[in-house]
Amino acid sequence: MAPSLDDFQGRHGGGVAKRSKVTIVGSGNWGSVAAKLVASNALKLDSFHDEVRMWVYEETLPNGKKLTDVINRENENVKYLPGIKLGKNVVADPDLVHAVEGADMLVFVTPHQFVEGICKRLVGKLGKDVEAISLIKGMEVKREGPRMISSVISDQLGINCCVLMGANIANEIAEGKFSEATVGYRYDRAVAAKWVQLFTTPYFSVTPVQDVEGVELCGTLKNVVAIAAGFVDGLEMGNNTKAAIMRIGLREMKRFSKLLFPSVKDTTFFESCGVADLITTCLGGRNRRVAEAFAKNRGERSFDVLEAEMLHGQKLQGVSTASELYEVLSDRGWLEMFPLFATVHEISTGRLPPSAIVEYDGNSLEVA
Ligand SMILES: NC(=O)c1ccc[n+]([C@@H]2O[C@H](COP(=O)([O-])OP(=O)(O)OC[C@H]3O[C@@H](n4cnc5c(N)ncnc54)[C@H](O)[C@@H]3O)[C@@H](O)[C@H]2O)c1
Ligand SMILES: O=P(O)(O)OC[C@H](O)CO
Repeated sequence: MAPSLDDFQGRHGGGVAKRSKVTIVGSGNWGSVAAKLVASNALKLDSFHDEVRMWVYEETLPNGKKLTDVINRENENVKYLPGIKLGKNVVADPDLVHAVEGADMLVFVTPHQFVEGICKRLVGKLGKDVEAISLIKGMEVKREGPRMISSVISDQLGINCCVLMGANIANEIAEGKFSEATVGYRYDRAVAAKWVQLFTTPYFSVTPVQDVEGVELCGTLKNVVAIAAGFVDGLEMGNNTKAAIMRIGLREMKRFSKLLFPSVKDTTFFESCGVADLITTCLGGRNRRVAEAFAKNRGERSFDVLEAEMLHGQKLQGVSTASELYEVLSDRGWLEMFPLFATVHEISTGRLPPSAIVEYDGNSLEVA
């Protein structure tokens, strides 16, 4: 059943719900676009406060000015999203705890490696009944095993956390080009509907599905396939090979997701978070682009060096996710079942040449 109009308006039991205050935790390329989407709706809709705070990991720009001051003066994130106005109601704040003060809805959107540290700083600082959503594509792996980022947020902060993933190259959405996205929720349809309402615009179409893990694993694992697609492009192997890599990658994504969480639904892979994100990432994402350069250099320049040179502060998620995934596959004795995922890690770390992307221990990548 689709969320009702009452869900969208935040009206329950006849009364009009209070206006929710939204804070964006993160201000990179996607974080800034998320702030722009949310800010445009916050101004239009009665269910949200006009002001949207955005926590900025403070840095000093080459001209000696603080990034936060420049964002607030020019209404533009000149480092991570140059040329795009965010909306006058976006207020950048370098103080994490101050930025979340009084917030009812938190949008987490930082590179995944920083989430645990951010959550540690937020313990005991949030109001009760705060709702969160994670736009972060990645996972955490510890000795106890893998944990999705939405669970890190939920467990550390004791709050519910939905996810929003999809075929969402940030710069395209910033220019108002039509895209779709998927909100994954666990139990509460009304909460999912409120997130859908907050993000939906005429050029950003959001669909809720009751499958947090499936949606989040799609967003996380496609970054590893994107690295493989970049290797193929760097070696100029052509479109058929790239399509094969995407097909095999999608199959490994589905197999891994269902092994880890048997509740993951087949249908989730046909949502924007699944096959559509895989396609856009393998065509136009940063992971693909940097992996292409890596393969062109025959692996002689490391991903760290290329990331710094090519992305100017933006972060890749695919290489670290491949490493985290490899740890899980080794621990569980699953390496043979995921030749593509395993090979991406072995190439990224220099153990295999980029050309190994279409081989696995001398065998075909295909595993039935
Ligand atoms: N950019 C996209 O097109 C896009 C689209 C969809 C999802 N995502 C996902 O969104 C998440 C965030 O990516 P992004 O594109 O907004 O970021 P980004 O890669 O553009 O920027 C990196 C961010 O990390 C911050 N940072 C650097 N060091 C830090 C530290 N020690 N602690 C905290 N923050 C630090 C920087 O200030 C910057 O805001 C990722 O999981 C990514 O996969 C990105
Ligand atoms: O640029 P990438 O490779 O980080 O991918 C961006 C988004 O995840 C695409 O949906």
